[in-house]
Amino acid sequence: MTEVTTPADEAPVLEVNDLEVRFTSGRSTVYAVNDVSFTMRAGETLALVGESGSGKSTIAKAVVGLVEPASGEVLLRGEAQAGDRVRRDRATRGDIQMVFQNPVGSLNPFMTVEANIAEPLRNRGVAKAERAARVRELLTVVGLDADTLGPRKPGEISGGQAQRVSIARALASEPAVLIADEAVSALDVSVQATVLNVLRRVVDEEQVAMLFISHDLAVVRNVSDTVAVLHMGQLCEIGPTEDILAAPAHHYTAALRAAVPEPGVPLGDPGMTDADPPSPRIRPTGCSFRDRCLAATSRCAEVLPPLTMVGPERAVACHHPLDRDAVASAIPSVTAQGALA
Ligand SMILES: Nc1ncnc2c1ncn2[C@@H]1O[C@H](COP(=O)(O)OP(=O)(O)OP(=O)(O)O)[C@@H](O)[C@H]1O
Repeated sequence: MTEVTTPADEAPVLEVNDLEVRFTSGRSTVYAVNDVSFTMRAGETLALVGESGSGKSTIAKAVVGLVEPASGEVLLRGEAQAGDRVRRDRATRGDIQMVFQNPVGSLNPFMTVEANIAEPLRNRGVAKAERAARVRELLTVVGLDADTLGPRKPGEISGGQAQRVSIARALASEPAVLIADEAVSALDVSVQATVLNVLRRVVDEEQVAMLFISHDLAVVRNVSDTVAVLHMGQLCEIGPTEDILAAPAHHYTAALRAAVPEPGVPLGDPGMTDADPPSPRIRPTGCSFRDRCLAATSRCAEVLPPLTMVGPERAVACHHPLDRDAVASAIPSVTAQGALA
């Protein structure tokens, strides 16, 4: 399949190649992730976007080793992460860290903020004096005051502060890859912006590769370099965030894009039928979006559209991709250069 890589020259930190994940119980199988590939480099953020059930969290779980792929591979710094799960978990425990939707729930409520952040340092054998200094440093990285917040318990700080503590705790392991799974979805919009800023800074300063999972294309705009759009476990479209938001090539991306609020611009036509997505229990044939797509033809039901390059860094899996110029001119907030207003 077509390999889309980001422009930097360095070797990828994480490669996901032809990943397939299924959940089987009895005679029923859920086809959760179908032939998904992407590459991530240090200091870059890739956003996985799609509705509930599109397979985003399952990809994250396959990357950290919590689910075993049916086929395909996950490479961390070029090394396969397959095989013995226990061994793999141990090898990647520090290298890949996750930040979840519910920050308070992912911290130990009985330990202070400082102790929560210090725990992974202690597990890595960092000496006590050094630990204290590093905890202060990490709190500063996420923009929190060590003196006032360090001694508090997670229940005594706000949701946004707790999420920043979770990020600091994740960074304590010096991960190569940070997975943020709906990490700002539960926060107020004003707090979301602060946490997104922290994440952006962390990616840049600590040079981690961030896999940012969100159902919301509007959130992704502010944080990711690359967007990968998923529909029912299939990769619809992947490429630079700005280009994709300015002119989606896949009809599903265009539908998600139409729902992104723009100041002073009414929401666009949803651009898709109101048919339900297909059952994830049926082995996919053709394009998974076809029943919801206004441009679908019989070919879309018969032949799975291959992921095909449509620009130097862009690929789309669609037999009838949108004309990029036409889409750009149809979105009023997009300037002639394709930059978002
Ligand atoms: N442990 C499991 N057993 C059976 N099916 C599962 C399991 N985990 C996920 N699924 C199914 O796999 C598909 C993908 O789910 P996944 O949670 O990865 O989607 P998602 O895009 O992350 O959705 P959400 O935003 O709701 O978390 C769904 O059909 C889901 O019901």
